[in-house]
Amino acid sequence: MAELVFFSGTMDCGKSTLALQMNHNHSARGRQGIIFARHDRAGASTISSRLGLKAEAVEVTDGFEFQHYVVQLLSSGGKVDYLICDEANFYTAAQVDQLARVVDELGIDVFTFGITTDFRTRLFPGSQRLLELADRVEVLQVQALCWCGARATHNARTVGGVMVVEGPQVVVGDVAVSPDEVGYEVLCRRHHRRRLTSATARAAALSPDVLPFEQA
Ligand SMILES: Nc1ncnc2c1ncn2[C@@H]1O[C@H](COP(=O)(O)OP(=O)(O)O)[C@@H](O)[C@H]1O
Ligand SMILES: Cc1cn([C@H]2C[C@H](O)[C@@H](COP(=O)(O)O)O2)c(=O)[nH]c1=O
Repeated sequence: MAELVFFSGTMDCGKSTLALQMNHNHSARGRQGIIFARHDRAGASTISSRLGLKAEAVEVTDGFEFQHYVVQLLSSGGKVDYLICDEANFYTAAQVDQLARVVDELGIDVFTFGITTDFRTRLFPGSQRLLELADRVEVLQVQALCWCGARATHNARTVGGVMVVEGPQVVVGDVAVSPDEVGYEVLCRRHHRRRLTSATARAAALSPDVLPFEQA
């Protein structure tokens, strides 16, 4: 039976790598798939992983209709066994509904990949709908780590290494950027709540405030 699966995790936990690996394994067995992406860091119509893998993808825009796209392909004689949908957090709720219909009405497997929450710990609309509709939600096995060594569960947005909590939900970016750029850092919940990034933790450790008092 076809399935709608949501592979979820923080940024930088290997989602796009897994998406490309799954595409490779399925196509190696003669299955026909289509890759979709939205706002990939490497540019439009691309899926890219930090391990260097990259592939062409169909860019999902706001008005894009999955069911319509797949039905058109099938009616012109194409074969579609599965869809790989990366950066699915950026899809609209309506597009996730369309993906569920592709599974149920067309019997096509849909594998989606994305982060669940934004820099303010709020669900992205696409991720919320996937959590509501998916047959399975899979948390990736490779754990991204907070600077303290604990499992990273949340995504922080940083400016100059300092965590920010204001701004638009969508700002395409990466982890490990230069200090003057807007970037992201994955943190454990404890440090996300305290807004303690690796840079601010390092600065606090070096600050004279935290040195012991000299006894009189
Ligand atoms: N130089 C490297 N050597 C080994 N693994 C790496 C290297 N750079 C990145 N990775 C792996 O790639 C993962 C990020 O993969 P990616 O698919 O780009 O993540 P996501 O799509 O979840 O943001 C990292 O968690 C790490 O495991
Ligand atoms: C937390 C958060 C992230 N983003 C952006 C930043 C990246 O471009 C993508 C996530 O990509 P990845 O392959 O999972 O690393 O999402 C955003 O726009 N808003 C946010 O709050």
